[in-house]
Amino acid sequence: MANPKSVLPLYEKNWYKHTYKRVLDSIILILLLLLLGYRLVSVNNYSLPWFVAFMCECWFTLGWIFTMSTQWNPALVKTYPQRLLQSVEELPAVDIFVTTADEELEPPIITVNTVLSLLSLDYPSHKLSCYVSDDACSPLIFYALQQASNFAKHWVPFCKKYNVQIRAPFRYFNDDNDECTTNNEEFRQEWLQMKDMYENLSREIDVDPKSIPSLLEREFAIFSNTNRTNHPAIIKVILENKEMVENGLPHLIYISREKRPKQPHHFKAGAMNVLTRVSGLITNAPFMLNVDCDMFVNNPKIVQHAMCILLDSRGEKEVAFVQCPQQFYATLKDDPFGNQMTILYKYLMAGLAGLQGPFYGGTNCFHRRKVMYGLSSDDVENGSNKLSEEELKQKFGASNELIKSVVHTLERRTYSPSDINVKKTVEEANHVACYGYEYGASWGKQVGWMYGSIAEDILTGLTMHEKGWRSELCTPDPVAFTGCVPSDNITNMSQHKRWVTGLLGIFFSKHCPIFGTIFTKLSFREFLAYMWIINWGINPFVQVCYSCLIAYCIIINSYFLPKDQGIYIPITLVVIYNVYTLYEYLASGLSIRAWWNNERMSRISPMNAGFCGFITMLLKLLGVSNIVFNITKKDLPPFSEDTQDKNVGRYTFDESLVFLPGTTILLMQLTAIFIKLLGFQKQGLRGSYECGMVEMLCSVYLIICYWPFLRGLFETGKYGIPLSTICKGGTLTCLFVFLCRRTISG
Ligand SMILES: O=c1ccn([C@@H]2O[C@H](COP(=O)(O)OP(=O)(O)O[C@H]3O[C@H](CO)[C@@H](O)[C@H](O)[C@H]3O)[C@@H](O)[C@H]2O)c(=O)[nH]1
Ligand SMILES: [Mn+2]
Repeated sequence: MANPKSVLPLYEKNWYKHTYKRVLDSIILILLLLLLGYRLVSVNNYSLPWFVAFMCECWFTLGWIFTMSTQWNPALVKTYPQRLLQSVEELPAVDIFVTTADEELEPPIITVNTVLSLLSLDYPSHKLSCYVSDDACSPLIFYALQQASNFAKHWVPFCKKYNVQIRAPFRYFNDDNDECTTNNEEFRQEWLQMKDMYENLSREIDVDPKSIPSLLEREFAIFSNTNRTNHPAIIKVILENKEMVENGLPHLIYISREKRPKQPHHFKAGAMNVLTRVSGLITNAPFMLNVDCDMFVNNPKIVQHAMCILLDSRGEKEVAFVQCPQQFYATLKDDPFGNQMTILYKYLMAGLAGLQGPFYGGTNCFHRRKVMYGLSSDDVENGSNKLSEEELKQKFGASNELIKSVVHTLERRTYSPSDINVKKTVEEANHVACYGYEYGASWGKQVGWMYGSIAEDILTGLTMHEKGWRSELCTPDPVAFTGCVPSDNITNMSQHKRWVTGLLGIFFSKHCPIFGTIFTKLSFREFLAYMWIINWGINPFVQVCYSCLIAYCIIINSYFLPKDQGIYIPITLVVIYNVYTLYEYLASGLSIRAWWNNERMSRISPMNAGFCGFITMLLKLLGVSNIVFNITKKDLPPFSEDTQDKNVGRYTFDESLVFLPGTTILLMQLTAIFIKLLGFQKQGLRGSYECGMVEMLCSVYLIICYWPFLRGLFETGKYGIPLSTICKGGTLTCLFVFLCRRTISG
């Protein structure tokens, strides 16, 4: 592999300074601390609202420290693929994993495009194998992949011949049709032919999943009498590069792991572990790339870039995984749902790159197989990773063949192409894809993708950082992968809620980063970074408290903000914070609208989805409810700008409880303002306790943030908040007002 003689590093990391950012971050921190200090010393103001505000602001300050620390030392990673090609004799093999789990929420055409883009990567084909996990056990997905493999036989050579940049056909043919107007007649002909073939392919696989029984013949017979929760393991080799030729096609293998009713399958983490075992038997590549079904390759050289880091002499010893950022295509203008995370990625990922490394994000990530098998960085350094036969079986399960491949991996030997016999290993692969295989073994606990949280990505990355590994960010130009972002706020909310539940799951588990930094090798700053993301789960509760506090003060005619000169502290804070975030948006070429949409969503998402996720986690801790992984719906984007109707980006609502907290908060603010304006406030306990202008302004600010909800109160259909939600919100509001009044009359 890496040639020790090569002196030039294959990648470099450069730290840089955002001086203005550091200054502003510090000013904000100082103001927050001043506010806390002010609250402590002004003994005259001590009251319940004062205390609640103090507690909430303590948490906001802590949250700010997490953010600040995470972004303080940004770094940029530069990779040198040219040097890589000069210094290694042979590029290593890479097993690619794609997961899909629902043929309706994840239309097969999306998966097919992702797979096509992977098959045509600029990397020796015989070194790549693509494993697709189908948790839906859908003959349609299998059928679509088969059809796609036929198309790939033409598509891959075409892409390589003409060095096509975007190798997911739906994006390639969607781009301006300039390319076919070239003078190159040969290219033009082939281009037209390809486009035609692709259109055929999309037509062929665009069938109603329910009409599939007609497909249930021949090799599809195995799908008869199956459903997604009850079926045996199905493994099918769709493409096999038998001669192992460099410019052939990679292996393409379909896997649907066994599922039985009531048997836990651990969602995506379970699927990833099956992929790891099956690929371990068949090709056992030392590196694994994993992508979600919607994340297609946008930069065909990405594997080479990632290998620069993984094969670099320093990287080999230190880096467990290489994460490429998640970016999205065909995004809505001005980010109406605040989920494109442009700014977040820009500062956060760079910040993480300067610490122990970016989080594992579940997709677009290259893993080292031996690290997945539980090796720590010390093991690698001291070579102290010899396990006995017994221990191996205990950890990895009872398959002798798998154990052999694990030993290969741990001893850093790789399969030579002649060892690989795809067809022969499929039988054994069926065995390791059974749900019972993991009984008593360490999958999900010490090896593989970790179980116990539906944010399996963050958890798995965290356990690697705890073992002393680092991770690196890989940001070649053009960006490596792009995928779908939810195009409506209902999907957005359910995704956000899942993240919150998953993150809190980590916080309340034995993998809590607090223990991590005390007892393991998780660095302190990396711990703060993990706390930053886990705070997505805690912050919603604090935000809801603060919002209630505002309404409470207005209703009982009290105050929680300073009444004297002290008021300038929060005012300065708010002004500086907003000017500063606005500047960040404008400096990144985004619009004021995009800034405002994101500001507004950072009130709406946490208080609705986040708060529901928080409650779900509480119920889970109390043993009342179970947590499931709700799959995010993926849409093909509308193909040209003008087909977008004007309602794109408008808020839609459904009966889901996720909109209840927001509706209630809005009704509470409205009620509070009415009570104030109509003079229904009771007198406070003391005359000086009067609610001031600033409390009113806070309430008005919240109402402006919740404008889409306010509109939703008066709309019907999917743009209106359902009556049942309004009634529930109304009841909660009445209860709240009643309780507020009790606190002063009691
Ligand atoms: O039981 C399941 C559930 C999901 N998936 C797959 O997991 C992937 C991610 O699911 P998706 O609904 O797209 O989640 P996102 O919110 O878009 O995903 C982000 O967040 C997840 C953790 O919450 C990570 O697993 C993902 O990689 C990350 O992209 C998809 O390919 C699914 O097909 C399965 O294979 N089996
Ligand atoms: Mn996704």
